[in-house]
Amino acid sequence: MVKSEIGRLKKVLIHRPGLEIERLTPDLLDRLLFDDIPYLEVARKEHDYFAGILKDNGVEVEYLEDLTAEAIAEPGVREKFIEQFLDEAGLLDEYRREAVKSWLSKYNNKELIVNLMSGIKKTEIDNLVDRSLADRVNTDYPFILDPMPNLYFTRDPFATIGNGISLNHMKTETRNRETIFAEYIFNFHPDYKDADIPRWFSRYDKKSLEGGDQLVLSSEVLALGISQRTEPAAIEQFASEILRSDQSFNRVLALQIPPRRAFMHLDTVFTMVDFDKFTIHAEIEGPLVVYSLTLDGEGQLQISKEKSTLSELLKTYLGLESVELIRCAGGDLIDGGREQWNDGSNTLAIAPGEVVVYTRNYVTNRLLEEKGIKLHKMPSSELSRGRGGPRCMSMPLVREKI
Ligand SMILES: NC(=[NH2+])NCCC[C@H](N)C(=O)O
Repeated sequence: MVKSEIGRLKKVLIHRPGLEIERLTPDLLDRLLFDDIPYLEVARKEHDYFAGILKDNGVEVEYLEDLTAEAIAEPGVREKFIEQFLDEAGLLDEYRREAVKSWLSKYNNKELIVNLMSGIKKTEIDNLVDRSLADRVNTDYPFILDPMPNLYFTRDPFATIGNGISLNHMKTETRNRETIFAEYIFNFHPDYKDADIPRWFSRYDKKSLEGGDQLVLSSEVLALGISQRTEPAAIEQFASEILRSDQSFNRVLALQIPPRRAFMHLDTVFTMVDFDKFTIHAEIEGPLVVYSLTLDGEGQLQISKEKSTLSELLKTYLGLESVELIRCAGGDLIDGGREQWNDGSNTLAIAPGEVVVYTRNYVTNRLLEEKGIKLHKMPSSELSRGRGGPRCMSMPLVREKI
């Protein structure tokens, strides 16, 4: 249950980076959405430090790889998962398919999930024969299944909103493959399969919606980013679903941000750190176009373009007397550009006024502390190469009500 961005975090889903981030090659960086090839050993230490902050502050930490392994333990589910995973990875050649399934058969469920996440190299498959000209021509491509390096950004493939989930359809093929894990967790895991958890969106939809664009500002108001990754039509569909549900949400604010890689999701330029305090990147401030999506008396979706500033909108719809927008590095073009690029605006609140941040964003961090925000700072030299911050690397499963 998640009805805010800042309620005390009680349970969270993360993924410890695996071989998938070290199997990146220079030619794959663009398609697999990374800016460099991380050093896995250090990235893991940084991620373990992140997990340590969460555990030391009373958060129950679940790992994506563990929950998925537990989900496919149900009779018949492992086989179903493998077939679907290979279909969605585009491995349709029967000979290669059988070779991969034979190779996977020796692994237990956890090892199977980790291997599929890591990608499978052709050289790993025993006795794989290049039978055709096509096989031989493709010999320079090293993978039979691509690695999935963005999995540690658990924020995006699905979002816990209210007592349901938005099981998202991702903009890019590489990330859309990731949504299978949440599908199996919520459909088959013993802790979730019978919990009657509503779905606010479907991974089988064709319009893209990503979790970095989904913020739960209060038990009544959601903020969604119209961004490089999330389409207006997907927001409209999501809003229709959740506003018509029995949830307490009565408004979706759709913020139109520049469709740039640096601002790929709303949470790279705007996050909530306290009841009345937000981080923001100065370059999206204005004039910022905001639409309100609500239901009229007959339950029909109403869309209106807001005329006020973001501060005024937040005061009005969140019922606040004042709002503090804390600009990334104080709005400085150079420092702000650098620190936003390294996710200085992408904070994870573990309680009201208490957030996890990257140590490297020291200008923004100082400003947050001056505003009375308690910081848990973590190293990120290797994790940052994937272009995500503490909020990106976490999907809250339970937050206390505020
Ligand atoms: N919620 C976020 N800001 N996620 C960041 C995801 C970064 C990832 N490399 C991508 O391009 O998708």
